[in-house]
Amino acid sequence: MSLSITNLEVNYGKHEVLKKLSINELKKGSFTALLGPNAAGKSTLFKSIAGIIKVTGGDITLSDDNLLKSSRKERARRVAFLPQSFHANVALSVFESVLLSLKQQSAWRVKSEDLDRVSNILSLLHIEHLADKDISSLSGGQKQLTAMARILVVEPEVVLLDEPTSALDLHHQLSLLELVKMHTIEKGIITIAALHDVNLAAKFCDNLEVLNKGVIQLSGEPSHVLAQPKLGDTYRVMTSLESTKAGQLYVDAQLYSN
Ligand SMILES: Nc1ncnc2c1ncn2[C@@H]1O[C@H](COP(=O)(O)OP(=O)(O)OP(=O)(O)O)[C@@H](O)[C@H]1O
Repeated sequence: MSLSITNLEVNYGKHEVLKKLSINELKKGSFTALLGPNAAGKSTLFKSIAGIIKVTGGDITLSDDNLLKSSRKERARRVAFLPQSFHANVALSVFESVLLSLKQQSAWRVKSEDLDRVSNILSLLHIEHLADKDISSLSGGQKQLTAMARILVVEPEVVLLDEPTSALDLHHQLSLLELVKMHTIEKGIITIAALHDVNLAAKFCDNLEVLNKGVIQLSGEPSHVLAQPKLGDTYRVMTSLESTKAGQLYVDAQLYSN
């Protein structure tokens, strides 16, 4: 199984946001970070893959199927999307919300395995203690973890996470990305996460795609991408590549001096 994007074009009215954007064969079990400055088009790319917005040209291929030609239901079964903001204005508990997400993809009769699956995913994300809480009463980070549980419980082929750590403290950022990485490998899925922290991306992801001005500017293994001066140009900063005592690469960034 692999996901490829070829010459993807997306416009909002006259504004061309994605301009013949291509991403080569992301393989099952791979965890890709989608990097790029604000307004680069990361959410737009995710929404195009998930089938939420229309594309004007190009192809999105998953295991030889052109996703652009598959039905909305089929697309939703195969591709799960975690949007940037998670609205929780319904009177459901965390457990019910995750169960509802699972049952949207299958027959409505709830079996004991469904309940086990929901319990397991809540435990995996360490939010089992929130199971009976009303989702509207959760903190921002707890809502983000619940949204993640709703995605992972479905076991799709492709998981798209739009800034999944934005509401999380440092501990939860690390534990969530570690969990996503393990889940991606164990379930053999393709995961892409839009992240703003290039060092977190390099720590957990095996592939980085840097999007700017509607196209992928840099692509490849973290050690390759972080070493490119073009990475700094993309963010309008100066970057230098450093290494920790443990051998972990990281980028030090400075604003341009006047
Ligand atoms: N619904 C919309 N209608 C019109 N323009 C839009 C719409 N959504 C996004 N845009 C524009 O498309 C461009 C890309 O936006 P997008 O949200 O994809 O960027 P992003 O890389 O996800 O940004 P950020 O990192 O700030 O979340 C921006 O210029 C934005 O203003």
